[in-house]
This record gives sequence, C-alpha cells and structure tokens, in this order.
Amino acid sequence: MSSPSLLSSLPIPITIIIFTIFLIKRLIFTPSTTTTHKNLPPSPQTFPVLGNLHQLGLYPHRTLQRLAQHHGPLMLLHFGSRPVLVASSADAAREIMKTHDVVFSNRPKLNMAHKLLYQARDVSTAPYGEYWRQMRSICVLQLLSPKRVHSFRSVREEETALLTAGTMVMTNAWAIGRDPNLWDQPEEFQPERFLDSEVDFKGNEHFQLIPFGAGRRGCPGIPFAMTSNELVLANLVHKFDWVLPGGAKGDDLDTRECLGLTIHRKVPLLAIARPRLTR
Ligand code: HEM
Repeated sequence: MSSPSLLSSLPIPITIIIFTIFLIKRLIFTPSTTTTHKNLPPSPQTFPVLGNLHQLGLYPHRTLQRLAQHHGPLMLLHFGSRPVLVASSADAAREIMKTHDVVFSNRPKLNMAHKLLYQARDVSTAPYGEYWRQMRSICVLQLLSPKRVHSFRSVREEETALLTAGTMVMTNAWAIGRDPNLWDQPEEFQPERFLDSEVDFKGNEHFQLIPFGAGRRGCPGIPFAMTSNELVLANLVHKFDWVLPGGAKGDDLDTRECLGLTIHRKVPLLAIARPRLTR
C-alpha cells in the first residue's frame, strides 16, 4: 500500500489555500516580456486584470520615467487590458510623431469626451478621419493662422508589425525634457540654454522639447498661444517688479507638482506685483 502524499494528508481548506497561493504566485509573477516576446517592446511585469495600472502611483510621469530607465525608451505597458506604448526619448517621439504619425494619429475613445464634447465632435478628441481633417483645416486656416492671429491684434491606418491595433501611445514629454543625454543639467532652470540653440518648441525637427506635441495631431494653436504668451509675459515683466510674500526667496518655494489634466503646482504661486512704470 502506498503512503498518502503530504497534500492529501492535509485538511481540505488548507490544501485549497496552498493551491490558491500557488496559482496567484504563478499569475502575479508573469515574466517580463523583455525577454519572452520577440518583436514586442520590453515590458515591466504585469498584474492580472490591472496590467501595470497599480504601478503608476500619484505621479505617472515620474513612474514612467523610472520604468523607462530600466526597460528602455520604447516600452509596452498595459492599463487593464489596453496595451499602451510609452515613448520616453526624443528619438522614440520622432518615430511616433513624425516617421509613423499616420498610424498614431487617432485619439483614444474617452467617455468624458463623448459626454462633454458632443460625442467627441471637437477637433482635439475627434477620431482621425475626414471629419477631423475638415475641423482641423477650419481651425488652422480660418481661426489660428498667423495671419488671422495677427489680425486679431487686440486613416488611413497602417498596422505596424509589432503592435496590436488599438494600442494607445503615450509620449512622456516631461521625461524627454529631462533626459540627461539631451540636456546639460536638465533639472536646472537655465533659460539661456536656448540662446543660439537650434532647439525649438514646435516639434518640427527637434523632439527633445515638445510642449505642443508634434506631427499631424500637434497643437494648431501655436501662433495664438505664442502671441498671447509673449504679450502677457512681456507686460508682466516690463511693468512690474515681482517679490514673494514675507520676504521669501526662490529657494523657499514649494515646487512639488500635482497631477491633473496637465501637471501643475501643488501649492499655488503667490507673488506680489509692484508697478514700476508710471504712465
Ligand atoms: C501654451 C499654450 C498651449 C499649449 C502648451 C498647448 C499644447 C497642446 C498639446 C500638447 C496638444 C496635443 C498634441 C498632440 O496630441 O500631439 C494640443 C492640441 C491642441 N491644441 Fe493646444 N496648446 C496651447 C494652446 C492652444 C491654443 C491657444 C489653442 C487654440 C486657440 C489650441 C488648440 C489646440 C487644438 C485644437 C488641439 C487638438 C489638435 C488635434 O487633435 O488635431 N492650443 N495643444
């Protein structure tokens, strides 16, 4: 007669618990696709159902930057079941926004856009296609052209060999803007670094600075934004001296960020304007 195995000698609930732990471990520690899936960009380990969502934390731009340092400038994550390709270098951004921008010109379907923006009928969330093309050309030619701004005065889908159709793409412009391979002392505020520099912010050739995005879904409001920004900034600097309340200095500022539609200051900047020009 054979002796009973260790498992069969245990009470049933304990056997079930051990089996469940074993299953969960197998599911949780699915190996990274860095080495297992040929032709796919590297991926961090995924968690069942959540994918990589649980890893994003409060500051996804920072988490993605850290993951990219480990897995490379083009990596594949999963937000739940949705594959998400994350670009974290200027070269990767160029591939997506210039070389293959037809393929990546759609927008994700967002409930918010359908509910608030007339079934995503506005130009920024409209799916890539004829309707978007017409809206965009009205914007660019009729509303936002340099001439018009000045006058105010006062898919075709190609499938790539690597990715599943429907893969969402995120370009981490924040991480690219801090890439030490591209910028000298990236965390330092040195506006003079742009003097006599070829880098511009329009995303035409230089993808290391892309505040307006780039490619066919890039921001059409650049002339409008730059004209308004320059005017407002020039007036604020020219007409006022600025100090911090209570004699505080720049180093005293709390510069932590906060996540929202865009990343913004966690603690609002309070500054006192002292007029220095009398009319
Ligand atoms: C400093 C100011 C601005 C910044 C930093 C900015 C930035 C951006 C960015 C990052 C995008 C997404 C680009 C992409 O997906 O690749 C975008 C799209 C867009 N922006 Fe701006 N923008 C600014 C001002 C404006 C202004 C003033 C207007 C219009 C009056 C405007 C109209 C649009 C539109 C319509 C889109 C969607 C384009 C499309 O999906 O085809 N933006 N902007």
